[in-house]
Amino acid sequence: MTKNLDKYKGIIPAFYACYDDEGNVSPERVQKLAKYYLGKGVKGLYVGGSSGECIYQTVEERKLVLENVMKAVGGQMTIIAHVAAPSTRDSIELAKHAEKLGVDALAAIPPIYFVLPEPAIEAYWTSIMEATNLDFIIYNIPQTTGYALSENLFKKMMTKEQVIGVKNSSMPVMDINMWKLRAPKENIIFNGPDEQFVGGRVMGADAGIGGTYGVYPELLLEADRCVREGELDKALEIQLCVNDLISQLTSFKGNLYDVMKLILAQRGVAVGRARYPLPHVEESEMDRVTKVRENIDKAIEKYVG
Ligand SMILES: CC(=O)N[C@@H]([C@@H](O)[C@H](O)[C@H](O)CO)[C@@H](O)CC(=O)C(=O)O
Repeated sequence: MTKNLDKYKGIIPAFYACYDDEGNVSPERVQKLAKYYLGKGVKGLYVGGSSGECIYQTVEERKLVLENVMKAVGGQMTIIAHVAAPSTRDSIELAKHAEKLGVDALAAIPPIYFVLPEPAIEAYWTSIMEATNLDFIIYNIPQTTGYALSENLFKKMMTKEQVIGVKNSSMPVMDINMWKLRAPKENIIFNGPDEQFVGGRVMGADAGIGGTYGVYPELLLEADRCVREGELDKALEIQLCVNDLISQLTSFKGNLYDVMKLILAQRGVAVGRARYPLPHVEESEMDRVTKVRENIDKAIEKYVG
């Protein structure tokens, strides 16, 4: 059966965890943020990943988030649910729940905490995949999981009908090129590191899923358009600007996600703060958050208008 992979091609922000002022998952805020991105014209949302603070949430909280994303924008944009959890059992429960809600695809990092041997990783991904009929995306992020996807496991996984490709967050752009060239069938490769979105796209990525897209989707949408239409000078200019903004976003004592949530709040989309142990931005840094937000606004004005 031919799959519709076009629905994944484009800019897909990694959805942030939305909490109320007490730090509980807020269904209203989840819906508001999802609609905010729908209004920005992005292709889809990647829900429950690192940016969604998945490892700090219970299975029930993760279900609540996805339910409310689907309530707000389901059927109107592509939804990829990241379902990896410490146990295979919980991952399967999340996968089945996501399928019932009607998401487009599942994604999963390798097993969390212990760096297990490759056959265990294969068994983990396969168990999640076989629990549903959904498209499945392998998530390669060696810097946080300790496991770098091998060509051998990639090829084995790609023989399975449901496996459509890789969200590649390893730093070498060449990895993207390798998945693209060595895939035994039509596939979709997502660029992971926002710092190399343009590089990843030029080297074969069909799309991007990113943690910082959420505070400037306009810039990524424009960079993506430039790549598609061969305006590579402008694409590179936007990439350098994004990289400068990422340096600013990561220059706080508070965690990147906390910084980005404060920026969204300044835009009228309050989503709470990052969940501890992720460190919060300090009071003394708040003025600088505003400065970074202004710099983002200026960049959007400059490159998108
Ligand atoms: C390690 C990490 O979180 N990487 C991010 C990047 O988008 C990252 O936030 C960005 O490149 C800034 O460093 C994504 O690849 C992953 C991601 O956003 C997610 O799983 O939610």
